[in-house]
Amino acid sequence: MKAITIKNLYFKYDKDWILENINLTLMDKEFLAIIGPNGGGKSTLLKLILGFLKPNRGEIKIYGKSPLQARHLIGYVPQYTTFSLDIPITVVDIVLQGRLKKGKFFYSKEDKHKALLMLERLNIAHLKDKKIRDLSGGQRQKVLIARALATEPKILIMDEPTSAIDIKGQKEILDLIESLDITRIVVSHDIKILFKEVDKIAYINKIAIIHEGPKLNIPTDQHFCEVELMEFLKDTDVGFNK
Ligand SMILES: Nc1ncnc2c1ncn2[C@@H]1O[C@H](COP(=O)(O)OP(=O)(O)OP(=O)(O)O)[C@@H](O)[C@H]1O
Repeated sequence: MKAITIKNLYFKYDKDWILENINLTLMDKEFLAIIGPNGGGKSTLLKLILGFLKPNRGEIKIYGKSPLQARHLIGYVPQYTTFSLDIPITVVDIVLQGRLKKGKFFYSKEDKHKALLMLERLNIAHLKDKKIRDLSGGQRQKVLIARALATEPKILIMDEPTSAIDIKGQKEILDLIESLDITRIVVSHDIKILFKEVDKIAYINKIAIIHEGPKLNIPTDQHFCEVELMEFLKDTDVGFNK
């Protein structure tokens, strides 16, 4: 079953195209890694998939629906913490927010159980009663991931989930994402993500280069930068868009 189909997508904020002729298909339960340089359009593409922005041309379908109709199917972890740190809200309360649906104002016992389960999965159950403002950046990031997973989404979308996290935490997060049995999209500058079992790689820099199929044999050399990676993908790609 197709989870996401993007066809001939073009987008601009002002007069210049930010994304040009993007074509991408993601099947149910596949794991897509989106990489590319700063300003390349990665976050913009996520916002289009989430229905926060509308394409100028082309279309996006999510399980056959428009992004707005499919919004409830997606758990989203933004690049930056979006809640105010002045509010003395606890970790478990943040995760419980993920259990609230339209027209529902109270949590059941099951909601609380699921929220605690998510905290355990992310190894942060011991922080459940802490105020969110008293956590480190990495711990806050894990709480946001737990909240997104608590919605039991069909698709999990994460923008730079490991950027504020130490090496041990990064491994935990990437291992967790790898183990999830749902459709996943992760934007990352961290090439380590490509050592995970990703099904597809999209290199986005206005246009998209999509790699799928055999796992890339990526050099572990730390100087292997994104531009070199793009060249590497061009040689092995299946869908160079331009
Ligand atoms: N709201 C906006 N209005 C106008 N231009 C914008 C807006 N948001 C982003 N841009 C521009 O669109 C381009 C793509 O930005 P985007 O945030 O999608 O890139 P990115 O690949 O996610 O970058 P990064 O890796 O730095 O997060 C950039 O040139 C950026 O300046």
